[in-house]
Amino acid sequence: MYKVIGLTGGIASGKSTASDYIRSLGFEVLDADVYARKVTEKDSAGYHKIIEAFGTDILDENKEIDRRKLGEIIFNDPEERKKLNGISHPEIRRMMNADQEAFLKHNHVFLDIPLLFENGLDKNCDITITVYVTKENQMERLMERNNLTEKEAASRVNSQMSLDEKKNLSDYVFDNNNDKKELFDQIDEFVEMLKKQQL
Ligand SMILES: CC(C)(COP(=O)(O)OP(=O)(O)OC[C@H]1O[C@@H](n2cnc3c(N)ncnc32)[C@H](O)[C@@H]1O)[C@@H](O)C(=O)NCCC(=O)NCCS
Ligand SMILES: Nc1ncnc2c1ncn2[C@@H]1O[C@H](COP(=O)(O)OP(=O)(O)OP(=O)(O)O)[C@@H](O)[C@H]1O
Repeated sequence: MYKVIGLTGGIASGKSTASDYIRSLGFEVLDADVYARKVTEKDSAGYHKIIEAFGTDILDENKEIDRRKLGEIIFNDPEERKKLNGISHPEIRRMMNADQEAFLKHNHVFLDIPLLFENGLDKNCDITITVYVTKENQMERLMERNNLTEKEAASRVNSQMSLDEKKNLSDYVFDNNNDKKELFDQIDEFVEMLKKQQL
């Protein structure tokens, strides 16, 4: 039987790095952030609902949703975050489920979902994996990748369940504190077990 494998972690912990490698091995990986971006696309149903809830101040000069502005709001206020989640999460789940069903007919499917445990989506997975880094490494990589101040990075990190907690909740852990090669070796090992149906 084909398996649904939930891949999670924290912001900038290395999920995309892991996912890209898993894809290069020939597996299907569905990325929740990609679906989330569709919800904010100009003139989609989600776009109109978001403007209704947050006002036109979050738009840029081209009437696109300014992701940095919306991020500033939702990563600094749990109530505002809840409001956005209420709009986007049902849409993300609906689109992702439809694709998952299609792919599962002929292969395993990996789901790259940052908020897997926060939203109880681990219940829909046969196996869960956390891509784990220490908070220090996470902050450092996030500040560098997104060009954020320490305060901005901390508000994003603190808007999610801690990686230590996720590590405890998941079936497997990919430790991404060292170089990428070490991460890829752990993935190779996991995939070997998956292929031999030892999981
Ligand atoms: C607020 C938005 C516009 C900021 O966009 P931005 O381009 O800066 O970030 P991006 O979408 O690439 O997300 C980066 C990371 O932030 C984290 N994150 C995003 N949204 C949330 C949230 N609501 N709660 C906690 N963490 C979040 C995730 O780890 C994600 O991987 C965007 O993240 C969004 O629309 N969020 C709501 C949808 C959502 O919950 N997505 C996360 C996974 S489904
Ligand atoms: N082992 C590593 N060593 C050094 N840098 C790394 C390592 N793994 C990932 N990175 C870098 O850290 C940053 C975050 O990685 P990545 O984008 O894969 O994380 P993510 O979990 O997908 O993040 P997000 O949830 O925000 O999309 C990237 O700039 C990436 O190149």
